Amino acid sequence: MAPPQGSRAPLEFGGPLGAAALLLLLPATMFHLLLVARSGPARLLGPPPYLPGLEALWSPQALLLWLTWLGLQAALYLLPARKVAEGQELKDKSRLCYPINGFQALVLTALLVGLGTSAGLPLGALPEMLLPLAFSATLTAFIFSLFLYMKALVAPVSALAPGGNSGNPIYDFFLGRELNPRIYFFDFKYFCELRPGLIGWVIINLALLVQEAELRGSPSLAMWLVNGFQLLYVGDALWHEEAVLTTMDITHDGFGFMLAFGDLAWVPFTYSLQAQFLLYHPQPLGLPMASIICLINAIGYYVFRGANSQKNTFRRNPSDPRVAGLETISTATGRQLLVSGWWGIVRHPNYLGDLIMALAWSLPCGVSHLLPYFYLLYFTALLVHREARDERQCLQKYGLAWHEYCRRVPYRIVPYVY
Ligand SMILES: NC(=O)C1=CN([C@@H]2O[C@H](COP(=O)(O)OP(=O)(O)OC[C@H]3O[C@@H](n4cnc5c(N)ncnc54)[C@H](OP(=O)(O)O)[C@@H]3O)[C@@H](O)[C@H]2O)C=CC1
Ligand SMILES: CC(C)CCC[C@@H](C)[C@H]1CC=C2C3=C(CC[C@@]21C)[C@@]1(C)CC[C@H](O)C[C@@H]1CC3
Repeated sequence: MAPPQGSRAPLEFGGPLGAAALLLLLPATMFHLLLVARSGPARLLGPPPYLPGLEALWSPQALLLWLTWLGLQAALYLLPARKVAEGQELKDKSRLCYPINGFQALVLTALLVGLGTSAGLPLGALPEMLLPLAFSATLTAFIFSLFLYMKALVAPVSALAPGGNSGNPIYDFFLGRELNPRIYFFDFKYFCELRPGLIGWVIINLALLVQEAELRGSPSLAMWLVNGFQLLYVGDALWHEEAVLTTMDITHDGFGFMLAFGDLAWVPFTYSLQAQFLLYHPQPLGLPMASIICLINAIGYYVFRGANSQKNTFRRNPSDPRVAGLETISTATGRQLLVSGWWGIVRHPNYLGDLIMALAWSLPCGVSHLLPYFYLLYFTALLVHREARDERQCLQKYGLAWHEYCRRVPYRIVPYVY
């Protein structure tokens, strides 16, 4: 098949070989983490404690529960929204519309889960099902990505993403061919990025907290902190849902296995690793240390939210009094770049805040194991890679003005370090 466009787009993720390796490595890593979290030694770098047979992975009940979950989130997506936002301008100069009702979906899910548990739904039994649920999510991600790949075969050329159309089926399956695959108003990528995985993550955390309470009489302070911090993060993402419309995942990347698996399986089952670890490896945590950890999370959140809000406000309305006094650089595109405020400290202050929060999520798990720090390590690698991709795109968009910005703000994520 001749690549219809983007044949000159540089191959990412190590090209077809890298994509093939990641297709196997990502699910393998997720299952390794799930198995290790519940094993006694919880050694991140050792072999898995055992290799689960198909009977431990495959469960029709888990598949049914998973599909019901996806159905519920899809139904909540279709409910009337408080606002319908327009996305970025597309190649054909049109803009797509997106419902802004993610926070509403979170609240309604919480209400339904609350009602369900008071009616006898055994939420504390969920942790026992994590392995087959993760298997069902992985299976769904593979099948769904295949559907997306086929759907792109009949999509108009203008609907294809800049990357992901190399002509190599494995690479294109991994990266994703179509930019915004939808059926009528239902946008698959936007739906998956924020709903089933992110909300699923906090429900899994909550189930782990409930099971800890059932096992030990009450949830530990460490479990409360991890649940609270991550709920704040997910609530914040859904409250500021509109901001996701300007991320490279929505504006640049195709929707393929990487994002489908990332959104549906990787986020709920590996981002909940700290809570999983705590259930099987209780950690003592005193009030003084808990206060320090809360402070670290608060600082991280302050930087993350401050930086994201400053850029979003500036992009929406540069004359807004909150950002009008900031120094800027003009670019040939007519857009401006901030060079003071948060974006004058480093070129990705929001990543810095996100990383500080990631540290705060691991610290309640103590320092005896590396496993709870997996998220911090993976996330550092993800953000360093993402930052490099974003720089390439910004250099392409802004040319000389971007060089000037880099000269004025030399550090990428951590001041005086990187
Ligand atoms: N938990 C997780 O797994 C993940 C979390 N995240 C988080 O999601 C959030 C969004 O991240 P992401 O989409 O990567 O990128 P950003 O929100 O950092 O957006 C990057 C874009 O911002 C604009 N920009 C860059 N510099 C400036 C400047 N000086 N002034 C004005 N605009 C500028 C450019 O776009 P333009 O000029 O076109 O507006 C650039 O492409 C972050 O907080 C990140 O930490 C991201 C990935 C994974
Ligand atoms: C499976 C791979 C290793 C990579 C998968 C990457 C995805 C998990 C992430 C790509 C961009 C993401 C964003 C978020 C969650 C993780 C994924 C989907 C947020 C929604 C997290 C909350 C923030 O406030 C906004 C983020 C946007 C990008």
